[in-house]
Amino acid sequence: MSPPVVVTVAGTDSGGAAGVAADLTTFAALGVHGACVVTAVTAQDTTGVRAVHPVPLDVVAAQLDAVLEDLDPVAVKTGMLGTPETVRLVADRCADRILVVDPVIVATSGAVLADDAVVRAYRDHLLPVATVATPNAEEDDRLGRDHGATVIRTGTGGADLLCVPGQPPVRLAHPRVDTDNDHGTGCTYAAALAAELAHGLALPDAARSAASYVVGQLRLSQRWTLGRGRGPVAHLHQPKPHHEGDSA
Ligand SMILES: Nc1ncnc2c1ncn2[C@@H]1O[C@H](COP(=O)(O)OP(=O)(O)OP(=O)(O)O)[C@@H](O)[C@H]1O
Ligand SMILES: Cc1ncc(CO)c(N)n1
Repeated sequence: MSPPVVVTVAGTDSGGAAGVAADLTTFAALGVHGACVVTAVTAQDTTGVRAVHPVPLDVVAAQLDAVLEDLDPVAVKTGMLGTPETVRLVADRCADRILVVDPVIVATSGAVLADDAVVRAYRDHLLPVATVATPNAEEDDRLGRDHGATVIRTGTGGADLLCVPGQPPVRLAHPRVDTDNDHGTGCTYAAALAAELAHGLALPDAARSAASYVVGQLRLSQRWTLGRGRGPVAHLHQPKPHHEGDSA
């Protein structure tokens, strides 16, 4: 049987921690076929973002149309979209699919990846058609809740908060990993959530499974010493016999 198809609409991270790299490896790990629509190229490493190059809107639209028309993805996951026009494009094209919106506004390093116009476009166009959004606390506060979407407010203290409009919030607790290697956790979490929803899990179960996946990956990379800043969360890392001599 063929795997479900999930497409990520996101930016690249040259350091290989966040964005498209995190999404595609997470999709592969969780048994869905991953397609990718690149919205921006970032010059980025573990210490920060040096430059952002948005992909022209018509090129983003051409990638998205190709994937939607040929592969018919059951779910769409958005990461860094970069411009208000790209936010609107995704809202217009993807409203009828499972739509996981990770509103990327600030990177783990503190770099600003979306301006006020992008934030407004999220509020006015994309969040109202999202299945679920996964802002961190800062992004959630920036976006407010007038958009009406179901939100999982992610936290780094070992719990996330599932907020369905009109219902009391549900605390989703999970173990906390003490680590500096957390670059890419937000992308990995939202990609895992999209994969689990694509497999047919209901939202709270998909959210628990996604958090448990991230915790497992954070444990794998807990003692890595890659880069000089906040190192990458592990993607698909399984020690192979011929790599046993690698430093831990
Ligand atoms: N140290 C940690 N231990 C356990 N879980 C963590 C830790 N840090 C983050 N998480 C979990 O990872 C998921 C993503 O949350 P996080 O707050 O890192 O997203 P984010 O701020 O959007 O990340 P990014 O800016 O890297 O995209 C959540 O489920 C959160 O609880
Ligand atoms: C490309 C990209 N997407 C998302 C994030 C969020 O951490 C990042 N740092 N870079």
